[in-house]
Amino acid sequence: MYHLKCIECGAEYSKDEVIYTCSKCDGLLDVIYDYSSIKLDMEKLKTECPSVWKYAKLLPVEREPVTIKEGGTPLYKCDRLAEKIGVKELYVKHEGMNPTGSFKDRGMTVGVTKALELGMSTVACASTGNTSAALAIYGAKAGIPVVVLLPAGKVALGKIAQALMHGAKVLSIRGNFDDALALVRTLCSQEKIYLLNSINPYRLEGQKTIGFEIADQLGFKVPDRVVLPVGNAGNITAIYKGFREFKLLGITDSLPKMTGIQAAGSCPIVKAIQSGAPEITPEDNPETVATAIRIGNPVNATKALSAIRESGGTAESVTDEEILAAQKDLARLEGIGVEPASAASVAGLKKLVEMGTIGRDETVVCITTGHLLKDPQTVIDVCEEPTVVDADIESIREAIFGKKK
Ligand SMILES: Cc1ncc(COP(=O)(O)O)c(C=O)c1O
Repeated sequence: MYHLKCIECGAEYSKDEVIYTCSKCDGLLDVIYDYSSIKLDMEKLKTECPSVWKYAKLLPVEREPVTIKEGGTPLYKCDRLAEKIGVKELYVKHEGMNPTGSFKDRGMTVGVTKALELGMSTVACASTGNTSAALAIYGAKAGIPVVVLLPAGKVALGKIAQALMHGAKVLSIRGNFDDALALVRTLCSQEKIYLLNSINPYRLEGQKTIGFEIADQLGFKVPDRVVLPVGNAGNITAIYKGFREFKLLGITDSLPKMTGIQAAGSCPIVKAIQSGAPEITPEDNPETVATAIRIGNPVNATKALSAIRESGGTAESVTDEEILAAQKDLARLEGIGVEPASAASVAGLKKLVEMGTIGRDETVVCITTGHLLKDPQTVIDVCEEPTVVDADIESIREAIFGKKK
């Protein structure tokens, strides 16, 4: 059994209500379970392969899920990258290996299933790209219309291609992501359309399975630290909840230090953590090459600040240059292809190790949130163009070895 509860004033709401924030104080909502009634099959937990629906007993859904087999993403042990950065043990949880190429699938398999359970027949979101791609695909699978609002000119090509091909109604807004989110919230409050941004607490329930999977893949051990990119601040909140629930249920015995990384041009959470401010100050003109995290007013900031502070973690910003260098390191040292936002986690880890904030003896998991192919334009901008050669062996030799035989 479960219900919704406001994290600010404690007001409670039934699971059957279509509600996104507290109707009394506008606070964020959390899904609260009666853990004493949850009986996990430990044998199954220890033997079955990870996937979102492996952990169904800890998810707020009663009907058959709308699924295209999300989760179960690889956790790579990255020794070459660890050596370069100077940490003892480094893993990368590559969420780019989900069906649409980002972690958003975990939230959307739960969110779209919930939409059907609540009798909603149209779904919508604002997006920096990946959320729209995931919603388009799960909406298609469920057979319901999808509306997505994107900041015009600031969404990577692969993500738009996915939203379009899977049949979403795609609207490019003359404004940034924060403007698009405000508009879609108004739209959903006025029409019978279900809002599936991460302000919707059910989205985060799907994403908490990243925390479950990391522990599961490490033999039910918890790393010292989890480092990930932060935009709207839903994922860091969700993953922390996953770790907290496993500890509460006695499956694991510790919590990782949650460490959020933002782009220097778009880092309200970092500023709040570093100044000790109780709340963020929204930024009006966020800017970064990592368009997925180009967000100035993260809606889940309150939850994320608690997750970081409570876990003893931290937050740091990285420049676009540092992000692009980390993207290359992941690609060339470990064979892991990620989009720029994802590389922020590795760039942040490198910076925090150099600063001495993260100890060299820590076991660290970096989460790479989206696949390289999401954003081909950035690759073309930063990599050398292919060399064009005549179709003869001498020209090929010359191009490779630099001289004619
Ligand atoms: C690739 C990628 N990384 C990170 C994020 C940030 O996640 P969150 O908004 O949950 O902080 C996003 C969000 O769109 C994303 O697409």
